Amino acid sequence: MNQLQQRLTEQGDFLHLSRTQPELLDTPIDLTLANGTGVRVTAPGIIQFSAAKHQGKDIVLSCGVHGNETAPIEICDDLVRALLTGELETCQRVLVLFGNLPAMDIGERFVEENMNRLFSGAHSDTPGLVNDERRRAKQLEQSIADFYAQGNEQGQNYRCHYDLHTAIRASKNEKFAVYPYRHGKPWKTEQLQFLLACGVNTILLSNGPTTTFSYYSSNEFDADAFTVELGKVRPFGQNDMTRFEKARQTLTALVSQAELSFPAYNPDDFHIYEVNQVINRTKEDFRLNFADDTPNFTDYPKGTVLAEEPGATYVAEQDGEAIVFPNAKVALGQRALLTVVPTTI
Ligand SMILES: O=C(O)CCC(=O)N[C@@H](CCC(=O)O)C(=O)O
Ligand SMILES: [Zn+2]
Repeated sequence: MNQLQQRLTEQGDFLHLSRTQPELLDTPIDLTLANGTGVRVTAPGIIQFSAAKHQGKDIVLSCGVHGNETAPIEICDDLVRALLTGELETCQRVLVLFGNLPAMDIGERFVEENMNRLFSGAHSDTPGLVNDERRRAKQLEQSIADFYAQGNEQGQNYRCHYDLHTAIRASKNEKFAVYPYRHGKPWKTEQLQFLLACGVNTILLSNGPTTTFSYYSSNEFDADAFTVELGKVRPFGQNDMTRFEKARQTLTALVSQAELSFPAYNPDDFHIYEVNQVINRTKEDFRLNFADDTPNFTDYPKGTVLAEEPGATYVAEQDGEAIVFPNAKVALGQRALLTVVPTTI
């Protein structure tokens, strides 16, 4: 083992190294831990673990696709440290992705462009690979494609991808997940049970394809994939990590146990919503018609004006239609607001 490999396995500070000395990780690293786990670093922020005795799951965990969403970054950092130092042993193949390292350094959602609108090839749409976020989105896509392809060589493995985020604003339902559009395939209740074990009891069913990271893995690799929102954006070190203990424990169990078992699905345990409207900002002068501190999942009576821009007024189409992810400052053409309505599956 060289000095760098020794440092990684003794201190486990992969994220710190990725952020402070990324050049050290530009050359791929392959090593085997004392417990037999294979470790492969292919780039800063991209690390893979392969159990000596693999139990058939190819698991992708991503965080920091938005640089200021720190709680999931801290969870993944701790998980990677535990795996590298041998404190925790995986029995699966696990790929951990720390998405936007430069945005973490400036404590912002992104540097030039929202990376979570750049997947499924959108990174290369006009004007092409012109900034770091576009190039990184392409690299992250490729790392998942390679990871799943390598898994395939060892037999058809089960695939999942949990892309961990936090929401910009407070939420009536603190933890929730976006279930990417499945093109008519059934929503999986056993996946909802996994999310419930993570402390996530609110699910948004998407109504169409998107350029998000979770949709990419779901659509291209048939992975069980979700965008998981674990609370609210806060600076590093300012998260109350006790609020994420269930997520931490369940993700740890996912990588370290051959099988997880959960109680049977009970609809009463969940708030399930389907997307009713995707409202894009098309004009500079786009305005939300509610206060900046209105929490996600606040609902309105039919006819309430939710947002306006020259030439368009967006209203609640149904009683009880609720707002999610409102953001009047998104780039033109991007989603400024989702509206959702309760549903069942
Ligand atoms: O709170 C917000 O406004 C944004 C939080 C966030 O980053 N959410 C994801 C959701 C992705 C999805 O719809 O699957 C995003 O906006 O990228
Ligand atoms: Zn996010």
